[in-house]
Order: sequence, then C-alpha cells, then structure tokens
Amino acid sequence: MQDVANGINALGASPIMSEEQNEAEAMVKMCNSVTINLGAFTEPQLEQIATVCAFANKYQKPIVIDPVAVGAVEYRTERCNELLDQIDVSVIRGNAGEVAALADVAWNSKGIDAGEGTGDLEDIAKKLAKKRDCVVVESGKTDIITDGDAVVRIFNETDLFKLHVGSGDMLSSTIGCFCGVEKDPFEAAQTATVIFDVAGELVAKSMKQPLAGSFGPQLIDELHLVDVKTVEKYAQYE
Ligand SMILES: Nc1ncnc2c1ncn2[C@@H]1O[C@H](COP(=O)(O)OP(=O)(O)OP(=O)(O)O)[C@@H](O)[C@H]1O
Ligand SMILES: Cc1ncsc1CCO
Ligand SMILES: [Mg+2]
Repeated sequence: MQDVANGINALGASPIMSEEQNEAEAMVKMCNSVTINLGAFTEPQLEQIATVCAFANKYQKPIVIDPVAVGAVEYRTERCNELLDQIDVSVIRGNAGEVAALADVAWNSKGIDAGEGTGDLEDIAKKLAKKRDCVVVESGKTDIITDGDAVVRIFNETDLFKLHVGSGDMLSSTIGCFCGVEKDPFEAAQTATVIFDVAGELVAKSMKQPLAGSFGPQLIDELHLVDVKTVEKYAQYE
C-alpha cells in the first residue's frame, strides 16, 4: 500500500486510501478515478468496495480493478466475479493467471504470480475485455493491452519487477491515475503502462548490481524523475 501511494504520488498524482463505507460517497465525489485492489480483503471490506464502485458508476468516475490472486483461490474468483457482475469497470489489470481466471480459461496459477498455462495470452485478454466490456491490461514480460479488438504490446521490461512484490499493484494504480486524466481508458492504460515499464527498465539498467531490495525505492525515484522525452526515447511497443 505504501509503494502504491508513494509511486503515484511521485508521478504527480494524489493518492488517498479509504476503507470506511461511511466516507465512500464523499471520497468518490472528490476523486478523479478509483482503483480497487483485491489483494487482501474481508467480507465487510467487500461490502465497502461494492459501495465505492456503485458511487463511482453513479458519478461516472473510472474504475480500475486489480484482481490479485483470483486464479489461485476459487473464493477470490467468485467474489471478484460477483463484484464485476454488479458494476461497470474501465480497466482490469492482472497477470496471465488472474486474467485467465476471470476469462474462464483453465490456467495453473500460483499465489500472486502468473503461473503457467498453454492458452494464447492475447486471446485470453481479448476474451475478458469482451466479457466485461472493458480494457484489459495483462502484464508479463510483454504487457498486453486490449479493448477486445485492438491490441497494443509493450516490450520494456526488467526481471526486477518480479522480485519487487507490489510492482503489479503499482502498475494498476498508475493506470487508475491516467484514467483520471484521460477519458479513453485504452489510451490511459497504454500511457500508464509504457511509463511504468520504461521507468523500471531505466532503473534496472542504472543499477551496478540488480538487487531486489533497492529496486523498489529506486523505481519510486524514477517515477518522480521520468518525463515525456525520456519515455518517448526508450518506449518499445507495437
Ligand atoms: N517475466 C517478466 N519479465 C519482465 N517484466 C515482467 C515480467 N512479468 C511481469 N513484468 C512486469 O512487472 C510489472 C508488474 O506486472 P506483474 O505481471 O508482475 O504483476 P503482478 O503479478 O500483479 O505483480 P504483484 O506481485 O505486484 O502482484 C509490469 O510492469 C510487467 O511489465
Ligand atoms: C503479497 C500480497 N498479498 C496480497 S496483495 C499482495 C501484493 C501483491 O499483489
Ligand atoms: Mg498482482
């Protein structure tokens, strides 16, 4: 949660975390976008999450969902699908295992990690985007972004992302920030993802020794420093 708040704050956005149902309407009215992270929730929190999402739909604030570990635990898949049945989301951002689970595709997921499967990653992402009528960002070595028809692939990467727990959560919240300033969630998701991936790649390239512990803080520093010129110079996508 700290990395998520610091990462998007460093980028120039303004995070606020909320867990109280009674402030849901005021929070949603105040914000530009809502990111729901399903990393660790209890049943009462699910109620609060549903309330926040209902207000977000009412006040037309975009919602980004991070369906943490839904592929690994059936309970999570069920709760996440129940939530998605009730609301309109702009973007779902998950790894291959999470996206496959929500797209009803068999996959061998492992905890918060992507796990392994044999399906075509782009087809699976498109299937979920069509099912939920939203943009899907399926992260991995190559990040796949789709609205169900068009597909954009972002190639900037570093293995250090995998060693830093919370990289995915930071990416989801970054997408949330860009959805708050760009009406088209497909555009917003692409911009956020390429900035995040370039920032991580630049950190990895600048490190004398690629170490997990120092990657996180340096990623936040790079999100602070990174600018449009740098992203344009290093971005690799099609
Ligand atoms: N195999 C990989 N090689 C390089 N970069 C990767 C790889 N897998 C993911 N990434 C990058 O890591 C970032 C987070 O994506 P990831 O798929 O790891 O999310 P996640 O599984 O939800 O992570 P978290 O552990 O934070 O929940 C993305 O920017 C993505 O490009
Ligand atoms: C480790 C972990 N557990 C719930 S959320 C989270 C961070 C990765 O999403
Ligand atoms: Mg994750």
